Amino acid sequence: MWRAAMRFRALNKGWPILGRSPGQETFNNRTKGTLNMEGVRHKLREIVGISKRWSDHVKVMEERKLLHALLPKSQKELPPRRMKDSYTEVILPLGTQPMLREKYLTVYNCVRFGRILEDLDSLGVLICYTHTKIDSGKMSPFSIVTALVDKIDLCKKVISPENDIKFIGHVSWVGKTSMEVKMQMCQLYDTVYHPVLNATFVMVARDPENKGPAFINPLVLESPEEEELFKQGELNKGKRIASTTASLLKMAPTAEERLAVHNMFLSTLDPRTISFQSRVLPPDSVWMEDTKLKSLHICQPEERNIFNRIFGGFLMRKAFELGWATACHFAGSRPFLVAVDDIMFQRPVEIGSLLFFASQVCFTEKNHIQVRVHSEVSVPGTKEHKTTNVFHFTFLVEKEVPAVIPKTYGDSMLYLDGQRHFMGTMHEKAGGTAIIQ
Ligand SMILES: CCCCCC(=O)SCCNC(=O)CCNC(=O)[C@H](O)C(C)(C)COP(=O)(O)OP(=O)(O)OC[C@H]1O[C@@H](n2cnc3c(N)ncnc32)[C@H](O)[C@@H]1OP(=O)(O)O
Repeated sequence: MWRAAMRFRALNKGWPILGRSPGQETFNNRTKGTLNMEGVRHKLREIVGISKRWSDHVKVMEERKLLHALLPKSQKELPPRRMKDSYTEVILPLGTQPMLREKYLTVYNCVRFGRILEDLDSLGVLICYTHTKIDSGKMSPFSIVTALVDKIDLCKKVISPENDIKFIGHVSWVGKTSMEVKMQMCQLYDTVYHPVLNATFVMVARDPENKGPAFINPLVLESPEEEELFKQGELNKGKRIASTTASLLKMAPTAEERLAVHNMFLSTLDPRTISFQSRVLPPDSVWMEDTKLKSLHICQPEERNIFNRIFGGFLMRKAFELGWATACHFAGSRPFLVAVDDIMFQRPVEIGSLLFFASQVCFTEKNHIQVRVHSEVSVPGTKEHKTTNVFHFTFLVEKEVPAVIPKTYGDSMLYLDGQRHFMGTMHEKAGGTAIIQ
């Protein structure tokens, strides 16, 4: 199965993969005994030993402290693992379980993408637990957290709620305490699974209390394809460092970007006055600040993840749905998601926090809309706010949309950041646009 999976990668222009090439992959010969999404969550609860009731969470965390003794002192102590050791397939049986379908349904009779984000997050974590599996026990000393959604690329317009879905994935690169996971989602049509999206996540291993880093098993490479995947993981790490260094939060925009911002500024000056203060909107445009939507969530115990914090997939679903609403409100029509990129989980969200989401359109081009969602938390009783995540979504609508114009220098930086994300996404998609709702 693994060799066929790697072969398919080549046919499919990159990872991830199906078990077999289209036409060979049939429903009946592959689903028997395969894990389903509910099974993934059950397995994660078993591996971590989650408290069934919130009132027990302190006691369970005390028990987890004992697992510190199982943590390796260095990476060398740990047995190397192969990519195929963490290879996991999971079925989401929407086609065969109509009641499950209800949870995934949108009013457009399509699959709710926010739910898929939750599923990808759970699967990514399980894959990492499989890679770091300790043979001696059921419970793992590691706390695996999502650090980054590097990219989710969509290659299908619509996800039907009436056909089974299959997720597959494995660890594709490891550092000392971090792992890159590649996943693919496919959907069953006429007995054949077709690719829907490719996703790359970075997960980090922490100690049993999620207080400090923990070493993970090295990866052993067994074929030129695996070496290529690993090399890609190294390149991705390098790109992340380069883009952090060149971030507009640290460095001035490039000369070309500065000129574009200045020209945009000049286009908003009122020609009837000799003033830098009186600003007017150029035709067919909207001030960026007028595209904002906000939401608030009180983080209740019910939404806790296995480490008693807010589940990363839940944050992504909330952010995605606000981002989608922002694009929908701005365009006045239904947006389709093209890509998700560079979601950084900067700090955990504690139960009890107030979680604020702020979303705005930060760049547009023809019928594309780039939306940025910023989330921050405050602990009730304090006024201090801390950023937890920044999310970037690219949407497509049927008709051309107005340009968005920054009014302040801060908005100009958001505009340039949005433009960089948009260009990056389009560059990678040069082979054609794929969309999903
Ligand atoms: C169903 C169960 C789901 C459970 C999953 C979740 O819901 S988790 C919930 C959502 N996620 C979270 O709450 C995580 C919040 N963020 C954090 O706690 C922290 O930012 C973090 C642990 C990810 C990173 O903290 P630090 O930067 O202090 O950690 P540290 O410097 O020790 O780095 C540890 C390793 O992570 C890598 N690393 C850190 N941030 C990274 C990033 N944005 N992108 C890629 N890699 C990153 C480093 O290179 C290093 O790898 P190497 O050591 O290999 O060089």
